[in-house]
Amino acid sequence: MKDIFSYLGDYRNKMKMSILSILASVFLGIVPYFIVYIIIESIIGADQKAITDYLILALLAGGALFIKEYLYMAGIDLSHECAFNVLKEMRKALAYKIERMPLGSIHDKGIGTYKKLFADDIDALESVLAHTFPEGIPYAAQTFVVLLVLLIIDWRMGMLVLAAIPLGMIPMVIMVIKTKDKMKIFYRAEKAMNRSIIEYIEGMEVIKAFNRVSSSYQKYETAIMDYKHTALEMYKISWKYNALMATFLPTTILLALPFGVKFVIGGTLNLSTLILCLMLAMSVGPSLMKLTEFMSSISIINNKSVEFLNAMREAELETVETGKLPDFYDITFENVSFGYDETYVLKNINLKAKANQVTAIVGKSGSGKSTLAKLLVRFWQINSGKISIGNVDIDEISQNDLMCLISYVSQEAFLFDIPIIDNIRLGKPDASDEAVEKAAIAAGCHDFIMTTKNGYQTCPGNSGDKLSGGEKQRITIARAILKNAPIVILDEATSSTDPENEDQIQEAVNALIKDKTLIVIAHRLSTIAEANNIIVVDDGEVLMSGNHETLIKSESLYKTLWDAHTKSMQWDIKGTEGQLC
Ligand SMILES: Nc1ncnc2c1ncn2[C@@H]1O[C@H](COP(=O)(O)OP(=O)(O)OP(=O)(O)O)[C@@H](O)[C@H]1O
Repeated sequence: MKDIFSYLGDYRNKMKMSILSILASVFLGIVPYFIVYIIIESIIGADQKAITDYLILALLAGGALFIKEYLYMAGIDLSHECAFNVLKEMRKALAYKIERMPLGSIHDKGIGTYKKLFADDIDALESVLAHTFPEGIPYAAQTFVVLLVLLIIDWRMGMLVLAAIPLGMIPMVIMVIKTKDKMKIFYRAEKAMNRSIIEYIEGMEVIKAFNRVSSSYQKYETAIMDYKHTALEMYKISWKYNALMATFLPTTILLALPFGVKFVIGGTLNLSTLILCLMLAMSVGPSLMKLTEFMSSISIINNKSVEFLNAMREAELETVETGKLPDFYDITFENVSFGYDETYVLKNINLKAKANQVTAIVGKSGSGKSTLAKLLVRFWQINSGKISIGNVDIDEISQNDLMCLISYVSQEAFLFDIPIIDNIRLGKPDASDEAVEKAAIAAGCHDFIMTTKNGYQTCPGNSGDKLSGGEKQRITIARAILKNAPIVILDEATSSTDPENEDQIQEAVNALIKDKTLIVIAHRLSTIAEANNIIVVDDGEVLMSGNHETLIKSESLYKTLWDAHTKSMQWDIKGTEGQLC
C-alpha cells in the first residue's frame, strides 16, 4: 500500500480530503437514527412536541441524508481523480523503467507479462484506490464509533452487537485461509494465459499458414483451460463462505433483538433506547460488508501490485546521466565476451571499425553478428571487456548521447501505426516536412509512399503490417538518413529489398555514410564486397578480417560463404528462366 501510495504525489491531500468527506458522510448517515429516537422518545414519553417540531426534525433527518449523499459523491469524485492519477503515474514509471532495462529482461518476461502489468494489473488497482481504500477507512471508523456509542448508551446492548460480529467474521477468515494459496495459483494462471494469448495472436500467420486451429495450439489451449480450472476452483471454495458471511455479517441484531426485548419487558431498558440501539446495530452491518471488501482487496493489492513493484525493482542498464562525448568515431571492441544467459555467444571479441569507412560483419547464421550490433547500442550489458567510441568507453556515455551518436537500423523493421511522415520523423523529431521527404527520396521510398492512399499521412498498420518487408526497411533507412548520426549500423537492412531497389538503397547508403563510421551486417555478400574491412565471425569469435580481395584468396570461411552466395544468385537466375531450383 505504502509503495503504491507513493505514486499519489501532489494528490496526497486530495486523497485525505476524499477520506474525510466520506467519513463525514458515513457519520451523517447515523444522524437520522438519533432523530428517529428523539421523535419516538417524545411520542411515547411525557414530553409531547408540536407537529411543526416533528416536521423540523424530519427535515433535519432528510437534510442529513442529503448532505451525506452529497459528501459521499464528492469524496468518491476526489478519490477517482486520485486513483486515475496514481494509475497514470504508475504507467509512466513503468514505461520509464522499461526504457532503462536491458532488452533481454523484457524479452525474457514476454510481451504478455507487460501487457498484463500495463493494462490489467494497474487497472485492477483503480477500484481499490477509488472505492475500497477511501471507503474502507471511514466505514472502519464508523463501526468502531457506533460500537462505542452503543456501549455508552447501554453496555449490554453494545456487547450483544459485538458478540454477533465474529459469527459473520468466522466464514471470512476461513475463506481467506483456504483460498490464500489458490489465489496465487489463480494469478499465475492468469499471467500464463495472458502470455499465451499474445503469442497466439502474434503467431496467427503461422497458425493459419499451417492450418492449425486454436484447439491444436496446445500451449494456448492449456493456458485457457488452466485459468478456467483455477478460477472455478476458487469460486467453488469461496461461494459457501461468501454466502455465510453475507447472511451473518449484516445480522448484527441477531442477539441484540431478543435480549433487548427481554430487557424492555424486564424494565431495565426503555423502548425508545431499544429502537435506537437496533437502528445503530443495523447500521454496522453494511459497514462490516464494506470492510470485508477492504480485506479481500488486500489480496488484490498483494498480487497485482507485487507484480508491478517487482518489475520496478528489475535491474537497470548501468548508465551515466551525464557522461563523456567522444571526439572521433572509431569503434573498438576489446576482449568483449557476452552471453544472453550462462552460455557465451560472443567470446573475447577484438575488432575495430574505423571512422569514414565501411566495416562489414559476415558469418553464418547464429554466429553472433546482430548481437555485436546490439551490444554497441547497449541493448544488453557486456559480461567482460570494453567497447569504445573514439577513446571513450560506451559505459561512460549517457544512453541519450549514445543513441544520438548512433543510427541503428535493425533486422526487424518496426513501424508504429502513426502516419509514415511521423515514423520517419522519429529519427529527428524537429525535422521539417521537406527534410523528411528528402530523406525518403534518398532511401528510395518516396515513390511508393506517394502511391499510398494518403501519401505521407498513411498509417502503416500495426507494426507496419500493411506494408511489404522491403517498404518497411526503406522507411527505417529514411529514418536513419534523417537522423544523420555519425555512426550507422545496418543490420541486414537491405535483406528484403529487390535487386533493383537494392541499387537505389546502396546509393542512398553511400550518401548516408559520407564521413561516417558504418557497420553493415549482411547475408548478401555482394552488398559488402566493396567494404573497407570485412570481419568474419564464427561461433561467437572473430575468425579473420581484411578486404574482399584478401579474404577471397585463402580457402577460408569467407570463401565458402562467398561461393555459397554466388551459387545462390545463379539459382535465382535459373529460377527466373523457368527451371526448378
Ligand atoms: N534474446 C536472446 N536470448 C537468448 N539467445 C539469443 C537471443 N538472441 C540471440 N540469441 C542467440 O545468440 C546467438 C547469436 O545470435 P545473433 O542474432 O547474434 O546471430 P546472427 O549471426 O546475427 O544470426 P542471423 O544471421 O541468423 O541473424 C544465437 O545462437 C542465438 O540463438
